[in-house]
Amino acid sequence: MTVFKIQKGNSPVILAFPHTGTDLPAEVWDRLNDNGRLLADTDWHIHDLYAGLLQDATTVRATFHRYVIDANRDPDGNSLYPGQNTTGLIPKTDFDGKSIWKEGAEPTHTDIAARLDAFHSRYHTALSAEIERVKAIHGLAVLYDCHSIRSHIPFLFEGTLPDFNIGSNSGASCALEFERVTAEVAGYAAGYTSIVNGRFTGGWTTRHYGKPAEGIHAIQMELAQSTHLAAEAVPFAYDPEKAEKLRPHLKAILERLETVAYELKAMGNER
Ligand SMILES: N=CN[C@@H](CCC(=O)O)C(=O)O
Repeated sequence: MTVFKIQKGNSPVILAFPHTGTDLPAEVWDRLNDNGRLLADTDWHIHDLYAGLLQDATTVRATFHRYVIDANRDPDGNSLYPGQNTTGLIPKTDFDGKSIWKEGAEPTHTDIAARLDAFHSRYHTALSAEIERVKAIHGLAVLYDCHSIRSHIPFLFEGTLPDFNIGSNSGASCALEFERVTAEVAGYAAGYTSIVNGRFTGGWTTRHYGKPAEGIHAIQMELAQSTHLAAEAVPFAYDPEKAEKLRPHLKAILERLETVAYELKAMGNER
């Protein structure tokens, strides 16, 4: 089974897609219950939504599903939000808190170790290599982690999620200018709502790689799926009309991030 797909580019911006994959080995699929088999927590179609938006950008996309192992969780198993409802390294439940495994077929410690080796670490080895390659070209790299989620999930958050949820680990994962331009474009996008470091401050990818002092700037974009899906329910169909309205704003965000990267590069990466 392929674990990831890479498209190499020379832009300072790298797009990562840890949750768009829908591949599951047969032995994992066999252990999922009917609810798990809906794969409801997929970041549906997100790689299509971003396709071709920034010329010469590198993309790294996990092709395995997050129910195999979650590429946006700490491999040590630490919770993303200790004390709050969230999902883990190999999730036990979906985002609604409902079990996804058949009784007695829940993943074991041995499964976790095997899937860390076969999936999680292979995806991150590839992503790290791309970050280092791009950083070698420009002296810095901007990692933009692409996500989407249903806008109503009472188990995870109250009310309705804004459309653009920008996460910078509360300002720690990138130079402020990257967060600022992202928030500015999202804030001016007519008909859309946005927030910075609201319910989604950035997952393990953003927190782990975002080291602005070392020239690695990470920012996460969590889009409400209502912005580009026909409905936030099975079959989670892509809505081309909604997507075509949204894509210019995403393109503007990526282009502004790239401009800031080139400005920082010209200044010798002084923040
Ligand atoms: N669609 C996915 N969402 C991310 C959010 C990470 C965060 O809490 O910021 C996830 O679960 O990994």
